[in-house]
Amino acid sequence: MSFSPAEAALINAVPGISQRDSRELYPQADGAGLPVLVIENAQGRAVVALQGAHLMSFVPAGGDDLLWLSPKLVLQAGEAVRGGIPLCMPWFGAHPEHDDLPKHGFARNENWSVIEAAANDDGSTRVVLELRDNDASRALWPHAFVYRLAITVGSTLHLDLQAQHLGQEPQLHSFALHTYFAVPDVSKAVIHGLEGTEYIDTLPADKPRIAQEGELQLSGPTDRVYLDVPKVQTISTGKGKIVIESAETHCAVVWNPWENAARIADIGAGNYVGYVCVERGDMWDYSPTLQPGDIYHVGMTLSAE
Ligand SMILES: O=P(O)(O)OC[C@H]1O[C@@H](O)[C@H](O)[C@@H](O)[C@@H]1O
Repeated sequence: MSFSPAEAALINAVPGISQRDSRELYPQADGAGLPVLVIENAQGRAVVALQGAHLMSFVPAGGDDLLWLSPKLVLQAGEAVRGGIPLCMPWFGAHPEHDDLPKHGFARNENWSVIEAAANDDGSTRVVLELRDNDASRALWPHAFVYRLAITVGSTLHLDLQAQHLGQEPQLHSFALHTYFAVPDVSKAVIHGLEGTEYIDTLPADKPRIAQEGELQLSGPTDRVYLDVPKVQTISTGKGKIVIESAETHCAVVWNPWENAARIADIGAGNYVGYVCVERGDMWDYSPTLQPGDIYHVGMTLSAE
């Protein structure tokens, strides 16, 4: 799969956007590679794979990459990319009824299309990608939909996700912008903005609900769904500060498998140290049921301070 002539025309009309093969940018990755877009202007630079509308890198001008990509990266059609920002939809985690369906939905494994590209007056660059139901999606999940992700690259990275349910019946959904943030050492990173909120600890079988006391610093395998969280979280990485802002989403998943990463082939032993996932979205208690025609519409902005 590559860029269509219509996509190429949209991309080529905007300075600073280029179509590339991931093998040029990530020669160390395993796999046959994926088509990617590089979006670059004076304020920042991002890399997006068409598969999954998957942000793989965001570097504000003069700064470091906010996103982590696994040193054991595999870039292969149909396989989820380990790192960056996978979009988990139309369900997060295991499917609520059919555990044979792919974890975290199918949107991250499918090719999205470029439908808009523009240079904004403020110097930022906007690209919109779209995924519609197709034979492969309907084989897994027999519902019509149109998903759009608008990506604005400037001194901040802004994502605007719209998911319209076009099926005939109300349908339960869940969503996550599953961001892997790059940190020098996860055990030293401090997450603010979850203090006092309730979380579900999804590791024990009984999934206890616990109130978060104070800021969060991970010290072992962690997989938690924080509920009803404030708009902003920050990560003091040890090198700087990352700000995550999402007014519309209700939840934040914090995940790092710690030494269990040795059992995840595309992370590998020891590599868990380089990232922490803080995933804004709507799942568990906040899983939305969309009526026919409803649009789930959320935004998230990432910046460095
Ligand atoms: O390996 P995957 O499918 O990308 O999932 C990674 C992790 O994603 C997190 O969002 C989940 O809370 C974890 O339970 C899961 O292990």
